[in-house]
Amino acid sequence: MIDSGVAPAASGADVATDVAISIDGLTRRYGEVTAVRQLNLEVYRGEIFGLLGPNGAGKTTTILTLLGLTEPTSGRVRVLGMDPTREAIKIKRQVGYVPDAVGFYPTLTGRQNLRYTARLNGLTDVEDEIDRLLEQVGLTHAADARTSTYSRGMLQRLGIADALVKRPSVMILDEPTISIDPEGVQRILRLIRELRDEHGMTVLLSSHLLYQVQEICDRVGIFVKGRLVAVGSVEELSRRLSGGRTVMEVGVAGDVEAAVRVLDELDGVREVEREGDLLLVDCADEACETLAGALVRAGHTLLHLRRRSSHLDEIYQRYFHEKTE
Ligand SMILES: Nc1ncnc2c1ncn2[C@@H]1O[C@H](COP(=O)(O)OP(=O)(O)OP(=O)(O)O)[C@@H](O)[C@H]1O
Repeated sequence: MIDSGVAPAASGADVATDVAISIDGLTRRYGEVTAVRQLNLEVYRGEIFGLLGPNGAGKTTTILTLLGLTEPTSGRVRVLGMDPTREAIKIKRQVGYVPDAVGFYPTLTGRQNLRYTARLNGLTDVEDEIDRLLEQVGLTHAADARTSTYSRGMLQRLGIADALVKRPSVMILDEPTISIDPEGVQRILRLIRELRDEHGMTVLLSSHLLYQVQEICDRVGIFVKGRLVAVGSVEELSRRLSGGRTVMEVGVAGDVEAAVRVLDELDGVREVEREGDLLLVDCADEACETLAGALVRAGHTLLHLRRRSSHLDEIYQRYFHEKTE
C-alpha cells in the first residue's frame, strides 16, 4: 500500500487567507455513477496545482463543482471563501475558467469576443490589455479574423486570453493545451508561470500531459476512479514511492573505477551503476550526504552531484496501478 499523503482538509480552513480553494468531503453522484468520492483538497493562494487522472476520473466534475456549474451530492466546497452553489456569479467574476472545448461567437473576431467579455464584466478602457493578452497567447496575427476561421488550438489560446481579461485571482483550466502545438504550449506555460509570479494568481489545471504538469506545477493530485489517491510535489511523491531509497547521479574526473570502489565501500550504498559519464548510486536517504565527502577525501574531483527523482509518469503509473489492481 502506498501512502497517499491525502489528509482531510482542516475544518474552517477556507477562512485562512492562504487557502484559495478548499474541498471537504466532496462527493458527486450521477445516478449510479459516483464521479467524485469523498474528496479532500486545499489549493493555496499563489500555487499552481495540477489535477491528473485518466478519462472519467472525476477531474471535470470537481472543476464544475468549484464553479457552481454542478452541485455536490454531499460535502463542502469553498472558492476564495465563497460557496459556489450560492455565490456562483461572484465566483465567476473572480475566477477565470478555460473549459476543454472553448466556444465563442463565430461571427465576431477574436478581439471583439474579448471586448464582449470585458464589457460583460463591467470593465472599460481595456484596448491595451486586450492587445497585450492577444500578444501573450500568440494571436496578434489573427486578432481581427472571425473566430469561425480559428483552429481548435487558436480557440484554446483565445479561451485563455478570454479568462484573463477579467483579471481573475484564480484560474481554472481544463486541459489547457490539449490542441496547442509544442511551441504554443511553451508560451502558455510561461504565461501561466508569469501570472503566478507577478500577480500571485492561483492556478488549478487538469491535464493528461504529465511532462507539462511536472514542469509547471508546485503540487499535483492524482485522481483514480473518483478518488484522490496522492497529493504532493513531484519530489515528495517520488520520495514516498522510493521507500527511503534514493538514486544519486555522481560525476567525477579521472579514475572512475577507483571512484566506484570508494562508493561501494560506503554504508547505505546498495549498488553503483555506470550511465555514460555518470555513476548512478542507489543508496539509503541518509547515505546521500556522505558521498561527496568520501570521494573528495579519496582524492577525486567532483564534477556533478544530483538527486535523481522519478518522473511524473513513473509516479503516476505506480499510483494508478496500485488503485486499479
Ligand atoms: N452529466 C453527467 N451525467 C452522468 N454521468 C456523468 C456526467 N458527467 C460526468 N459523468 C461521469 O462521471 C465520471 C467522471 O467524469 P469526469 O468528466 O468528471 O472525468 P474526467 O476526469 O474529467 O475525465 P476526462 O479526462 O475524460 O475529461 C465519468 O464516469 C462520467 O461518465
